[in-house]
Amino acid sequence: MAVSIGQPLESTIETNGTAYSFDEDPPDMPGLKKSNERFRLPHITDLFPDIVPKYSTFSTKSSCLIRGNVQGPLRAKELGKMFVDDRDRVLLKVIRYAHASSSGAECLNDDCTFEHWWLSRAGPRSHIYFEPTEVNAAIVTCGGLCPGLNDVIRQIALTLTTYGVTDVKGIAYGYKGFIDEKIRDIDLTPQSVATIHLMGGSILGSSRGNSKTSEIVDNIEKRGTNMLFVIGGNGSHAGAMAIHQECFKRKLKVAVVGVPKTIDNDILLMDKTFGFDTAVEEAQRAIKAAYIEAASAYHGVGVVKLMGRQSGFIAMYASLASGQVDCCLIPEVHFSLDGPNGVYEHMKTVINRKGHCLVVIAEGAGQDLVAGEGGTDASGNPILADIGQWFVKQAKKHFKEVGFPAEFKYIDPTYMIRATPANASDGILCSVLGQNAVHAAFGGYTGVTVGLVNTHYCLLPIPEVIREARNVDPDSRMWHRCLTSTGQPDFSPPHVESN
Ligand SMILES: Nc1ncnc2c1ncn2[C@@H]1O[C@H](COP(=O)(O)OP(=O)(O)O)[C@@H](O)[C@H]1O
Ligand SMILES: O=P(O)(O)OC[C@H]1O[C@](O)(COP(=O)(O)O)[C@@H](O)[C@@H]1O
Ligand SMILES: [Mg+2]
Repeated sequence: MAVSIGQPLESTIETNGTAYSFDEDPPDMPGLKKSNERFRLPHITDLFPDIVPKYSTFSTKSSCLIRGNVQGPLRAKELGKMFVDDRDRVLLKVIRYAHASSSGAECLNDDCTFEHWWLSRAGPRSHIYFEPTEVNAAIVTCGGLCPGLNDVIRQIALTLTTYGVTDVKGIAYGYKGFIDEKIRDIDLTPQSVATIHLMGGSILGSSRGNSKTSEIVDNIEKRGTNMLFVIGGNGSHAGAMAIHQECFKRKLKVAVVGVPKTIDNDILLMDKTFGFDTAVEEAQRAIKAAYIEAASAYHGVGVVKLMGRQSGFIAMYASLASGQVDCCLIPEVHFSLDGPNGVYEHMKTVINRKGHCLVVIAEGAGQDLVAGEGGTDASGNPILADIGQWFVKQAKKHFKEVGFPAEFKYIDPTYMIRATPANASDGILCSVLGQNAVHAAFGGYTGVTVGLVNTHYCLLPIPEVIREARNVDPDSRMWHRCLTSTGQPDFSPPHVESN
């Protein structure tokens, strides 16, 4: 039997994102059944089926906490549209490509049959699975810094308070803070977090490595933590998932919720992650300085290195935003320096035309050309060779050898960019993600993360967003737009047919 959407709030207590019971997809929601399988959200009731949720203590209509059962069915009408229904869905993809050869098309067949993928909507639920006074919440930030970390910490702490939680701890220095007894927790109160978003970095500190799941969960058990918020990238989310699974194995009622942090924007399925916009904006200062230096020198060449270990989103968007960049090099697109279609030739053409040239290079670009440092960092991420310095050295040498005068100015603003506070648009993103993380935990979800998908905030199962790193698609419209802006040719080495 198909269940229609739009039942009144008080009619049933729907949970777990799988609350539709049907033999076939509802007529207006093709693909719902397979979406519910692929994007199924783990829920506390998977482990404790007998938990009876209570009416939410969260309200935007009351300035004081709503306690106990006051907010019963009688008030449902009054509270009106304040809550998100567990069955609300957001479409993952919205473009119907006519053919697989359409720019950016990802298709299963030549006709590009449209696939409906429905995601669960994030937001406050009418029923909660934790008694706020019994919540012992912990927040941890892991991996590299990113603009907006403090905004997310702050908003998680404030939203927990809104529900009536009084015990909120910050775990210092990433997962290490769970394991190293010498590292002290940080009390998070509305007062202590009030102005932290005005600063860059993370007031909790961060780290790589040290993520032994069993030891972390031992510590979670010891402290009695029952809500854990992990603000981090793909590595941290893999850790969060492992913690969630271990908690389930030990039959612990713990909600583990992630908030994706990646300045590189390399998390799948999301429009963008927080800190990315700020990075693109902050990169403009370096690009502008490099442009002014280059334009003020005879045959000046400005080179700016930007972050992006495997994904060139910052370099691509920063180049596009600047409009002054003549050459953008990213990890996803191989390039050769020499030859008629090489980078050097393009630089010379630009210099001959304009008198100067501006190159933006992502840190992960051209790693096949430069002898790598090799090895991995404490988290297992590859340690990259410094492509920026290497590129400048090689280019200087080349221009000297061919007798083409050029004056190089190199800027590496990477850590300055990472340490800045979030801009206004990231500030909003951080706040909404932080709030939604708390709503997810109170709604009983665990092993999930929050993200902006097609401009709507969604809950996603963690494994779906960290299956692989999100990369710039060289066939995408955005990369083509970047190329249109820089005017650079296809630098790929010529394809050699093998016999
Ligand atoms: N596959 C994994 N399983 C469990 N923990 C992981 C995994 N990968 C990384 N981690 C841990 O997550 C934390 C952050 O990872 P890292 O890769 O440094 O940053 P990010 O989360 O930004 O990708 C580190 O403490 C690391 O040990
Ligand atoms: O110097 P660190 O801390 O290793 O950070 C460098 C790395 O951090 C990043 O900015 C982000 O990486 P993570 O998301 O894994 O933290 C990468 O672009 C860069 O390679
Ligand atoms: Mg990472």
